Amino acid sequence: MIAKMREIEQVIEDSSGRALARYWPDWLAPSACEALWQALEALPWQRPEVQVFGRHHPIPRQQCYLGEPGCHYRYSGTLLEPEPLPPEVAALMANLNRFGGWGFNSVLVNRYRDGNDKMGWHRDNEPELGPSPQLAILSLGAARPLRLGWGREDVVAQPLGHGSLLALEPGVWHGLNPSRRVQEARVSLTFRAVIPGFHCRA
Ligand SMILES: O=C(O)CCC(=O)C(=O)O
Ligand SMILES: [Fe+2]
Repeated sequence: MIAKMREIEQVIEDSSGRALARYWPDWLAPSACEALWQALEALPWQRPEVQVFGRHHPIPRQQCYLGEPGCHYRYSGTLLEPEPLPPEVAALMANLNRFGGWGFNSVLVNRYRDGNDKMGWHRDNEPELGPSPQLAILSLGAARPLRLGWGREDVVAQPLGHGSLLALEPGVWHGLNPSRRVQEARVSLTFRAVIPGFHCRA
Protein backbone atom coordinates (compact mmCIF):
# COMPACT_ATOMS: atom_id res chain seq x y z
CA MET A 1 0.00 0.00 0.00
CA ILE A 2 2.62 2.54 1.09
CA ALA A 3 5.04 1.44 -1.65
CA LYS A 4 2.33 1.97 -4.23
CA MET A 5 1.47 5.44 -2.96
CA ARG A 6 5.11 6.43 -3.10
CA GLU A 7 5.33 5.62 -6.78
CA ILE A 8 2.94 8.38 -7.78
CA GLU A 9 5.31 11.05 -9.05
CA GLN A 10 4.25 14.34 -10.59
CA VAL A 11 6.64 16.64 -12.42
CA ILE A 12 5.93 20.33 -11.69
CA GLU A 13 6.79 22.53 -14.68
CA ASP A 14 6.65 26.23 -15.46
CA SER A 15 4.65 27.54 -18.43
CA SER A 16 7.53 26.87 -20.84
CA GLY A 17 7.71 23.21 -19.76
CA ARG A 18 10.93 23.55 -17.75
CA ALA A 19 10.90 21.27 -14.71
CA LEU A 20 10.76 22.99 -11.31
CA ALA A 21 10.35 20.01 -8.99
CA ARG A 22 9.08 16.45 -8.58
CA TYR A 23 6.17 15.84 -6.22
CA TRP A 24 4.91 12.71 -4.41
CA PRO A 25 1.54 13.61 -2.77
CA ASP A 26 1.38 10.76 -0.21
CA TRP A 27 4.99 9.86 0.36
CA LEU A 28 4.79 9.27 4.12
CA ALA A 29 2.04 7.08 5.62
CA PRO A 30 -0.39 8.88 8.02
CA SER A 31 0.80 6.90 11.08
CA ALA A 32 4.44 7.81 10.34
CA CYS A 33 3.42 11.47 9.90
CA GLU A 34 1.76 11.42 13.32
CA ALA A 35 4.82 9.88 15.02
CA LEU A 36 7.12 12.40 13.31
CA TRP A 37 4.92 15.35 14.30
CA GLN A 38 5.07 14.21 17.95
CA ALA A 39 8.86 13.83 17.82
CA LEU A 40 9.30 17.32 16.32
CA GLU A 41 7.20 18.96 19.07
CA ALA A 42 10.14 18.46 21.45
CA LEU A 43 12.69 20.32 19.27
CA PRO A 44 14.38 23.47 20.61
CA TRP A 45 12.59 25.84 18.21
CA GLN A 46 14.23 29.19 17.58
CA ARG A 47 13.53 32.48 15.84
CA PRO A 48 17.00 33.89 15.03
CA GLU A 49 17.27 37.51 13.93
CA VAL A 50 18.10 38.31 10.33
CA GLN A 51 18.92 41.64 8.76
CA VAL A 52 16.38 42.95 6.23
CA PHE A 53 17.02 46.38 4.65
CA GLY A 54 19.48 47.18 7.45
CA ARG A 55 17.13 46.34 10.34
CA HIS A 56 17.15 43.25 12.52
CA HIS A 57 13.99 41.14 12.75
CA PRO A 58 13.29 37.66 14.12
CA ILE A 59 12.45 35.31 11.23
CA PRO A 60 8.67 35.09 10.50
CA ARG A 61 8.47 31.40 11.54
CA GLN A 62 10.24 29.01 13.91
CA GLN A 63 13.14 26.82 12.89
CA CYS A 64 15.54 24.16 14.12
CA TYR A 65 18.60 22.96 12.23
CA LEU A 66 19.46 19.27 12.63
CA GLY A 67 22.34 17.33 11.14
CA GLU A 68 25.42 15.22 11.40
CA PRO A 69 28.46 16.68 13.24
CA GLY A 70 30.47 19.14 11.14
CA CYS A 71 27.54 19.97 8.83
CA HIS A 72 27.28 23.63 9.80
CA TYR A 73 25.15 25.78 7.55
CA ARG A 74 25.42 29.53 6.96
CA TYR A 75 22.12 31.12 6.07
CA SER A 76 21.16 34.83 6.03
CA GLY A 77 24.37 35.74 7.82
CA THR A 78 23.93 33.28 10.73
CA LEU A 79 26.08 30.18 11.17
CA LEU A 80 23.82 27.33 12.26
CA GLU A 81 25.38 24.53 14.27
CA PRO A 82 23.45 21.29 13.80
CA GLU A 83 21.45 19.87 16.69
CA PRO A 84 21.77 16.07 16.85
CA LEU A 85 19.26 14.24 14.63
CA PRO A 86 16.47 12.65 16.71
CA PRO A 87 16.17 8.91 15.86
CA GLU A 88 12.86 9.42 13.99
CA VAL A 89 14.44 12.05 11.72
CA ALA A 90 17.65 10.04 11.20
CA ALA A 91 15.55 7.04 10.10
CA LEU A 92 13.49 9.21 7.76
CA MET A 93 16.65 10.70 6.23
CA ALA A 94 18.06 7.20 5.61
CA ASN A 95 14.78 6.18 3.92
CA LEU A 96 14.83 9.27 1.75
CA ASN A 97 18.43 8.67 0.70
CA ARG A 98 17.54 5.10 -0.29
CA PHE A 99 14.40 6.27 -2.09
CA GLY A 100 15.95 9.05 -4.17
CA GLY A 101 19.64 8.21 -4.21
CA TRP A 102 20.30 11.47 -2.36
CA GLY A 103 23.14 12.19 0.07
CA PHE A 104 21.23 14.17 2.70
CA ASN A 105 23.06 14.69 6.00
CA SER A 106 21.17 17.62 7.51
CA VAL A 107 17.72 19.15 7.64
CA LEU A 108 16.37 22.61 8.36
CA VAL A 109 13.00 22.17 10.03
CA ASN A 110 10.62 25.12 9.63
CA ARG A 111 7.49 25.62 11.72
CA TYR A 112 4.85 28.02 10.37
CA ARG A 113 2.64 28.57 13.44
CA ASP A 114 -0.31 29.77 11.33
CA GLY A 115 -0.98 31.54 8.02
CA ASN A 116 0.87 34.67 9.16
CA ASP A 117 4.19 32.83 9.17
CA LYS A 118 6.01 32.79 5.84
CA MET A 119 9.29 32.42 3.95
CA GLY A 120 10.67 34.97 1.47
CA TRP A 121 11.56 34.28 -2.17
CA HIS A 122 15.00 32.63 -2.28
CA ARG A 123 17.01 29.77 -3.66
CA ASP A 124 19.20 27.57 -1.55
CA ASN A 125 22.55 28.08 -3.25
CA GLU A 126 24.94 28.43 -0.32
CA PRO A 127 28.49 27.25 -1.18
CA GLU A 128 28.40 24.45 1.44
CA LEU A 129 25.61 22.83 -0.65
CA GLY A 130 28.03 22.35 -3.57
CA PRO A 131 27.54 23.29 -7.25
CA SER A 132 24.23 21.44 -7.70
CA PRO A 133 22.32 21.65 -4.39
CA GLN A 134 19.97 18.77 -3.60
CA LEU A 135 16.88 19.78 -1.61
CA ALA A 136 13.79 17.79 -0.71
CA ILE A 137 10.88 19.05 1.39
CA LEU A 138 8.69 16.79 3.50
CA SER A 139 5.52 18.60 4.63
CA LEU A 140 3.32 18.00 7.67
CA GLY A 141 0.19 19.74 8.92
CA ALA A 142 -1.64 22.54 7.12
CA ALA A 143 -1.37 22.37 3.31
CA ARG A 144 0.25 25.61 2.12
CA PRO A 145 1.19 26.50 -1.48
CA LEU A 146 4.92 26.76 -2.20
CA ARG A 147 5.62 29.25 -4.99
CA LEU A 148 8.24 27.98 -7.44
CA GLY A 149 9.89 29.54 -10.46
CA TRP A 150 13.06 30.12 -12.49
CA GLY A 151 12.26 33.83 -12.24
CA ARG A 152 9.62 36.16 -10.79
CA GLU A 153 7.59 36.33 -14.02
CA ASP A 154 6.59 32.69 -14.32
CA VAL A 155 5.61 31.32 -10.92
CA VAL A 156 3.72 28.12 -10.13
CA ALA A 157 1.99 27.67 -6.73
CA GLN A 158 2.18 24.02 -5.69
CA PRO A 159 0.09 23.04 -2.62
CA LEU A 160 2.18 20.83 -0.33
CA GLY A 161 -0.09 18.41 1.52
CA HIS A 162 0.38 16.48 4.77
CA GLY A 163 2.89 13.65 4.16
CA SER A 164 3.97 14.93 0.73
CA LEU A 165 7.51 15.05 -0.62
CA LEU A 166 8.82 17.65 -3.06
CA ALA A 167 12.30 17.38 -4.63
CA LEU A 168 13.40 20.76 -6.00
CA GLU A 169 15.43 21.10 -9.17
CA PRO A 170 18.85 22.47 -8.12
CA GLY A 171 18.84 26.28 -7.96
CA VAL A 172 15.10 26.82 -8.39
CA TRP A 173 13.59 29.89 -6.64
CA HIS A 174 10.81 29.35 -4.10
CA GLY A 175 8.93 31.00 -1.25
CA LEU A 176 5.88 30.67 0.97
CA ASN A 177 3.44 33.58 1.05
CA PRO A 178 1.28 34.32 4.09
CA SER A 179 -2.30 33.05 3.78
CA ARG A 180 -4.60 34.70 6.32
CA ARG A 181 -7.22 31.93 6.21
CA VAL A 182 -4.82 29.25 7.51
CA GLN A 183 -5.08 28.79 11.29
CA GLU A 184 -3.24 25.50 11.75
CA ALA A 185 0.50 24.96 11.91
CA ARG A 186 2.61 23.58 9.09
CA VAL A 187 6.03 21.97 9.56
CA SER A 188 8.45 21.46 6.67
CA LEU A 189 11.61 19.38 6.82
CA THR A 190 14.01 20.64 4.15
CA PHE A 191 16.69 17.99 3.70
CA ARG A 192 20.11 19.12 2.49
CA ALA A 193 23.46 17.60 1.54
CA VAL A 194 26.04 19.85 3.20
CA ILE A 195 29.76 19.41 2.51
CA PRO A 196 30.97 18.15 5.93
CA GLY A 197 33.57 20.41 7.53
CA PHE A 198 32.93 23.32 5.14
CA HIS A 199 32.56 25.80 8.05
CA CYS A 200 33.71 23.77 11.07
CA ARG A 201 35.47 20.53 11.72
CA ALA A 202 33.40 17.54 12.82
O1 LIG B 1 8.60 25.38 4.01
C1 LIG B 1 8.89 25.12 2.84
O2 LIG B 1 8.23 24.35 2.17
C2 LIG B 1 10.09 25.76 2.20
C3 LIG B 1 11.27 25.85 3.12
C4 LIG B 1 12.50 26.33 2.43
O3 LIG B 1 12.47 26.83 1.35
C5 LIG B 1 13.81 26.18 3.09
O4 LIG B 1 13.89 25.71 4.24
O5 LIG B 1 14.81 26.54 2.47
FE1 LIG C 1 14.46 26.95 0.47
